[in-house]
Amino acid sequence: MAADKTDTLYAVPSSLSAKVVGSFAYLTVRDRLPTILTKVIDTIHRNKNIFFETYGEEGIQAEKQTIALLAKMRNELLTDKPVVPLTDSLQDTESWNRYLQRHQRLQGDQEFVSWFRSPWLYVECYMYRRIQEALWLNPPISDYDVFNEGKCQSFFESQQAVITLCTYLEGVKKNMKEPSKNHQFEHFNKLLLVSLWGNRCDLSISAGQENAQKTSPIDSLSSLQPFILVDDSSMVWSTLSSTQRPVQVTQCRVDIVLDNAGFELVTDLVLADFLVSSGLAREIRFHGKSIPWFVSDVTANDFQWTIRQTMAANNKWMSKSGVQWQRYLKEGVWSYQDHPFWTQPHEFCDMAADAPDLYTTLQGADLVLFKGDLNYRKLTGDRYWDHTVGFDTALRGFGPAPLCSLRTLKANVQVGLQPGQGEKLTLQDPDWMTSGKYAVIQFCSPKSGH
Ligand SMILES: O=P(O)(O)OC[C@@]1(O)O[C@H](CO)[C@@H](O)[C@@H]1O
Ligand SMILES: [Mn+2]
Repeated sequence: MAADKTDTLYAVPSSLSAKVVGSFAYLTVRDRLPTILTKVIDTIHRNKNIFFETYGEEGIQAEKQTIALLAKMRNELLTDKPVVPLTDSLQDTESWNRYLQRHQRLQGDQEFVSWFRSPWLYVECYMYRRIQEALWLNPPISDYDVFNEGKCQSFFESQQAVITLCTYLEGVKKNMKEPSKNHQFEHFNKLLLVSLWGNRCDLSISAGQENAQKTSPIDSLSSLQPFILVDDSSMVWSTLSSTQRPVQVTQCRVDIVLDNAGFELVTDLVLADFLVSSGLAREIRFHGKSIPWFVSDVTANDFQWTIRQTMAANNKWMSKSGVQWQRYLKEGVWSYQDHPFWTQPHEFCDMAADAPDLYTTLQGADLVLFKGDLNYRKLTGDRYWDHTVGFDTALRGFGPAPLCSLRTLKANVQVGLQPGQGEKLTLQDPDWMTSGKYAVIQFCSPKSGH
């Protein structure tokens, strides 16, 4: 049962899964995941010569065995074989295998845990962890990032948009001397929206197809406003500005749980720079992924590479921004961490029990921004909630700090809508939950429950 702020009890609905033929989960497991896996195999095969040049015969052996493991997994997926325990010796292997046992208990011994019968959230996360296992079991290519090419391309294809954004940020910072409140809110709101819509640049929904930002991220904001289904930006602003004191004693710490590399990461870095230079925040903590994840999610390597690329840009405002970001990292105003929990399959309501250290870390934030769709699915447990169930209810007790999801909708789970809003959208635009056209800025504070 889950309770909302008025203590109404709700039965917790079942998890989205591919057992519903024709559902988005079904189409993802049947079509998109095999496509992504095939692209991973192709990428490894295409780099065979590099592995040979770098590692000699060992590299060739590793390439062949890795592909064999991935092809085996693809066959398991296509023929709905049982999900099997992990066999590598990574730090989270035990946790993954305990989670498999948990699902086996839930499903009872009549049914094995499988790709099409078990929760979509679990099997999709499991696929990415099995890709890591295949590489990990085959040194010397264990630390090869099979998604690196796509992430770099996404950054390079978005250059004009990045320059526009860094130029805008420079202009805002130049007038920061006399920060009038409504000017500050206006800039904050624009950069929050840019970070929100930056989430459309995600290579998992496009199954690896190039998905860069081609239009101006600032000019397109007003035309996108009607597609925001929940807009709690004013609550985010009051959470930030209520903790604001004169710049030198700002106490506010903002944690950003990152999503995609490439253009979306730049939008998050620009927002973070504004939060610090405007005096709204004293410290920013970025949370990324410890392994390559969902095709385009940010790893430590992507984070550092993006800042280095920005520093080295031949555009003045871009390189100035990159130098500032590197300085923030050096001074400790910004920091980056990648707890293994973010690349496990758990719903976030499990975090306090399964990753108490991470939960404690997040409790030190004044605001936690969760970027993207997968984080939203984990915040709400990827379940068949009615659209009008409150966000606080769907969080089922997860609330380390005031939090806000900045998400473009790419999976059929959405809560916190007005009565009739979901039905109206379905009539107007049947795939409103999965097209990436719509978005939410959805806030919840553990104190008020909203
Ligand atoms: O978290 P992100 O990058 O916004 O989106 C991740 C995603 O592309 O992958 C899953 C579908 O395969 C969905 O959660 C969503 O469509
Ligand atoms: Mn992602």
